[in-house]
Amino acid sequence: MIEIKDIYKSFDDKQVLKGITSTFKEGSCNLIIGASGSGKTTLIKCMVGLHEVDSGEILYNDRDFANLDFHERIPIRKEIGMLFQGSALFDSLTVQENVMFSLNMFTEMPNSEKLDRVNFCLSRVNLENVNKKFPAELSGGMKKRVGIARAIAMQPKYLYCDEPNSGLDPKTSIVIDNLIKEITEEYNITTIVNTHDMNSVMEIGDNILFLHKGEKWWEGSSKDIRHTHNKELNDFVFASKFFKEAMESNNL
Ligand SMILES: Nc1ncnc2c1ncn2[C@@H]1O[C@H](COP(=O)(O)OP(=O)(O)OP(=O)(O)O)[C@@H](O)[C@H]1O
Repeated sequence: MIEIKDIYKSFDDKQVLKGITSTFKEGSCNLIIGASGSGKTTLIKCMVGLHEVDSGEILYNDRDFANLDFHERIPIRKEIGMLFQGSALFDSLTVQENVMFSLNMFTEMPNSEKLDRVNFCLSRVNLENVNKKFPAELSGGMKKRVGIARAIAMQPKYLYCDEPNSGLDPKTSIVIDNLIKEITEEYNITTIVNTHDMNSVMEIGDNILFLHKGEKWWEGSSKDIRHTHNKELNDFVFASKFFKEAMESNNL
């Protein structure tokens, strides 16, 4: 479980996060949504230690990450998996080397065990016979799946996904969403997804945090979001007339 309490963050004199509090449970997909500039990326960067908060607490199973120093944070960092926007694979490494990267960096596992783990993770994301390929030889959807395999290689307790659907066609987006949801539930991971994708919001959002101008404006499930009267949230979710009509005509 991750709890964030009263998070404030400013850049120079501009306040970007204004007292964000929430709880993200194990085995659940937590989505952070909001307009461009609302503070989503800043919040996630604070949570993984790429930015320091001005004040507030970030509790990973009761360990306050925000108030630990670099060395004290290392054990928590090892429990975090990240799926980056654009997959961020190393172009000069094969798929196998990419997935093995953190195992090489952070474990003393023998090679055969690392290879078993890599093969397990690749088959979990339904990729086979791609070990020796380079990222340039893969489609966007395959790269995302390699990114997921790499993110779960260390058996993370916490998984961050930054815009996992960016650049993917709608069908492939659904495959990736479903994979994230399945893995979250299967391994009881606390997953946090930063997304603009309304289909993801409706399909995999166990808990949705809507940020508006740096504040937590609304929080609820994908069921709640369909019936909310929050104006800013409605304007954001139903910005597309077609999406709104499709939801209404299907009685969703
Ligand atoms: N390193 C930084 N230095 C100064 N200002 C920053 C920095 N990072 C973010 N900001 C500012 O913080 C605000 C929130 O940015 P952030 O990237 O968190 O928004 P976002 O909701 O993730 O947007 P998007 O959906 O476009 O990625 C913006 O006004 C941005 O200019």
